[in-house]
Amino acid sequence: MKEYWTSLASLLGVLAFCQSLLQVIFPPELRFASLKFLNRVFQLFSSYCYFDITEIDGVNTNELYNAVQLYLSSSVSITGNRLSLTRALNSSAITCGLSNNDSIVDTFNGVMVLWEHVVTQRQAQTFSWRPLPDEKRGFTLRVKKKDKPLILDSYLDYIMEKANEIRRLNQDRLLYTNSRGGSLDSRGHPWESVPFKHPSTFDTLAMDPVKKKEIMDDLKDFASGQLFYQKTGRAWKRGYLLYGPPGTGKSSMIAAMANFLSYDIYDLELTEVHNNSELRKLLMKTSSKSIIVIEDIDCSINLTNRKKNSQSTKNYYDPEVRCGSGSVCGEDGGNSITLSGLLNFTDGLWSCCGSERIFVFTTNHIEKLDPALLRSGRMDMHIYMSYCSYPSLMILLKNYLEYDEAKLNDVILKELEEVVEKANMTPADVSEVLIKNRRDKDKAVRELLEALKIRAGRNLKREKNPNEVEEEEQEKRALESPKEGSEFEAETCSKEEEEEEKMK
Ligand SMILES: Nc1ncnc2c1ncn2[C@@H]1O[C@H](COP(=O)(O)OP(=O)(O)OP(=O)(O)O)[C@@H](O)[C@H]1O
Ligand SMILES: [Mg+2]
Repeated sequence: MKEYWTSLASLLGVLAFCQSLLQVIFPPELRFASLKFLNRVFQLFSSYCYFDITEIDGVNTNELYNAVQLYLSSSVSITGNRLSLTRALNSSAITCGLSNNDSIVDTFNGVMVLWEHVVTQRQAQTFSWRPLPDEKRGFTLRVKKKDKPLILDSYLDYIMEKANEIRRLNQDRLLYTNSRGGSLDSRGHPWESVPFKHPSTFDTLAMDPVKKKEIMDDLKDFASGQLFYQKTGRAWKRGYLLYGPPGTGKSSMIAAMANFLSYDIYDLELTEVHNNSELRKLLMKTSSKSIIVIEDIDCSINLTNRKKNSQSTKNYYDPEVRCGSGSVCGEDGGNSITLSGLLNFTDGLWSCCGSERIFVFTTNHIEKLDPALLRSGRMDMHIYMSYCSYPSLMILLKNYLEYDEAKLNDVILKELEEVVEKANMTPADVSEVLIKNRRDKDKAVRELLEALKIRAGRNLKREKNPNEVEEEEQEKRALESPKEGSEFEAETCSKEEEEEEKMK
């Protein structure tokens, strides 16, 4: 066996020698033909095959070249000694690349391959439709002949997928809005975008840690669930309904979700959409790996339809409920969107025109929403964003004051624990007290405790004598705003109220 390898090596050596000899002896025309012949012989004996991926394919940029460059950037940054660094447009991240004529080994499914970045000087250009760069760049992939099918079947697809992922992660995320009221931009897009820089994360979000973990796991399962969704024949999308009083973190949760998954956000302003087909067009122009948000859904949907629906007993199978009264199912024909339009938007055939999309609706009044909108498949997870609980309070104290349970006095901790559940104070109100006093941390805790006690006392009074408190609050609401009151508004304590309580 050893002899066989020795003779093969010497044969290859001879071939290489002949190759260089030919370059010297033969005239150019003959040299080319003989080189081709020798290469064939060489490749016949070699156990490797080679793939060339050039940067420019004819006159077009080769997508695969860019993908390989990005894909290799992750391994190159770890192993390479000499790296080329680039920063793409719309990106705040720097990408490492393989330097000119450098090579790197990669493994895929246990198969080892070698990548070489080949850069040569381009010969003088005769004529081209577009000016080409002076350098001719490309990657050469060397694989064992026996591994060729694997490489062609899955490795290159894997590279494309990974490269897209890296590109997405490197790029700043975007927040899209349709606030232009249906008009299109110069490229025919109905969405306008700005870089999305909201700092809210699941770490900064104050909520029950068990519930938080459940949501994070659900998001993770969703993002990695392509095969599952394919296997079960479901569209790769998921709906979350966030409900609860104002200031409990619904919008912050959406930002945290987007930051967690690195998804773009499409903030859909329903009042700017004129009809169902416009809604559908907007949906078609959203990209995958995005969160489509409709905030305060109860305030934005066509209330004339909804009010009529709510007069009858709500039943999902009732055609009036499904289509919105006075409209033909699936299309309204008028200039306002109907419930059916919205249902189709989230769950109809069109909702699957992209993939990996999350729908998030928020509301302060879940009871006002139509049952059809709430069913599983549309809104798969209903998340109640609650008033500040003790665990949430601890998160806020840690985030705002860098106080944890160990740093706080036991007596204060006990008082906080007792009073926080009774106070029904929103995380927004708690944050406000902490921000206001953040230079004096002890004062911040004292004031917070005070505020919580006032709220708890008021709530207790309401429990004992609901009518008296209700009347007082109704009077106040009437003075403050002529609008219809809500249970949450009733519970939100105004600054004057607090002052009054303090005076007592
Ligand atoms: N759960 C929370 N965790 C951390 N911060 C919170 C939380 N809830 C509210 N906040 C703070 O309060 C501010 C307002 O919260 P946010 O806008 O998320 O509330 P919301 O529930 O969306 O209110 P609305 O119903 O009025 O839209 C945020 O900027 C954030 O700083
Ligand atoms: Mg909000």
